[in-house]
Amino acid sequence: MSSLTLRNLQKRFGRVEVIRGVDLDVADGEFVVFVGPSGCGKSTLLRMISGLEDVTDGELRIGDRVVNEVQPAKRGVAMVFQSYALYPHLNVRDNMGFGLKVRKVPGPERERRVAEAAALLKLDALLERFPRELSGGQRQRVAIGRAIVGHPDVFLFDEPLSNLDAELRVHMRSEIAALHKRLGNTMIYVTHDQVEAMTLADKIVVLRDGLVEQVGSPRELYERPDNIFVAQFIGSPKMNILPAASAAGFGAQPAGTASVGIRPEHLSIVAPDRGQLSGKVVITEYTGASSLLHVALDSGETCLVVIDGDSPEADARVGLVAASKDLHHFGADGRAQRNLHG
Ligand SMILES: Nc1ncnc2c1ncn2[C@@H]1O[C@H](COP(=O)(O)OP(=O)(O)OP(=O)(O)O)[C@@H](O)[C@H]1O
Repeated sequence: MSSLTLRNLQKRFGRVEVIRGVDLDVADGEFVVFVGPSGCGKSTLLRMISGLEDVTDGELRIGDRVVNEVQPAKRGVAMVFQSYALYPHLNVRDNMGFGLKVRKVPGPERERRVAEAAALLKLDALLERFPRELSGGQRQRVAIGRAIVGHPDVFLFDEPLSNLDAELRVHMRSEIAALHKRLGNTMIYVTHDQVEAMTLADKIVVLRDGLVEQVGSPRELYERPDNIFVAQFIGSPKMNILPAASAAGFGAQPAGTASVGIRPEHLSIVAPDRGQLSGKVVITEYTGASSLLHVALDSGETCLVVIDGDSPEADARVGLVAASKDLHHFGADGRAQRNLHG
């Protein structure tokens, strides 16, 4: 098992700077998730850690060893890809054991490790099957098994579940969480999926344009985003951001507040004359467990509101209220103002 340390890590493809100086500490056994908009550099950063991409500048340590120049097979990492990358002509047993064979691990030891991983992943009954005879979830399990047999210090996952249907994703997500609990390895995981990030991570790293915007636990990022970008990136539907003047009805604002953020699930609907703000319902989207209302505020902005119970009709006038603890204040530079509610 291993910690990871990234210091001013940089990657250029030709003249394009893709990773522009990333500092990050990953503790031994931690589950870290990289999120960020498409093209921000999540996969590139993961591939640099794995050794599939070289490091342009900066320092990358795994444990206490600088691995910038160490070849992938000698870094003690194993990567699981979105595409599974199984060998179509090998059965499950041989797919899982292939890397060990290349590394000249003796047959009996190979058999033992494959059997151990197969038992862990409930693949015992499928060892003689070929990839084409497996479901998507089973293929992904084989890909994870192939990583496990190498006994890596660090597992790297690049959107491993994005080819699976919704139900299977949920199932595999809990299997990965259970695997982490069981093995206790350091894991780094790239995903586009908010729920995956929030449920799996000890620590989420929000990336934007090759730089880290914020690192924190899912709760820290949700409750105390450092800036508007993170505030709107974490949480779904995304946080409402209103100009300070339009949000004045919510109460006092720290000096220098330029905008106020409030999550759709933290707004409540009341009678129009009882609201801190008021407006008109434009659209209601019923999603089963809750409804999403689009409310046109009298100040001109549109606000999203999530409500559990019966939703007002479109065109109804409504009042909105929020608890002061749920308000986020941002300065003109988009950074969080911490001096009122911490
Ligand atoms: N081999 C390469 N040569 C040139 N540019 C590259 C190469 N690989 C990636 N890039 C660029 O680097 C940037 C980051 O790509 P990367 O795949 O790391 O982003 P990402 O955050 O994983 O995106 P996504 O969420 O869409 O998978 C993109 O602008 C991409 O076009």
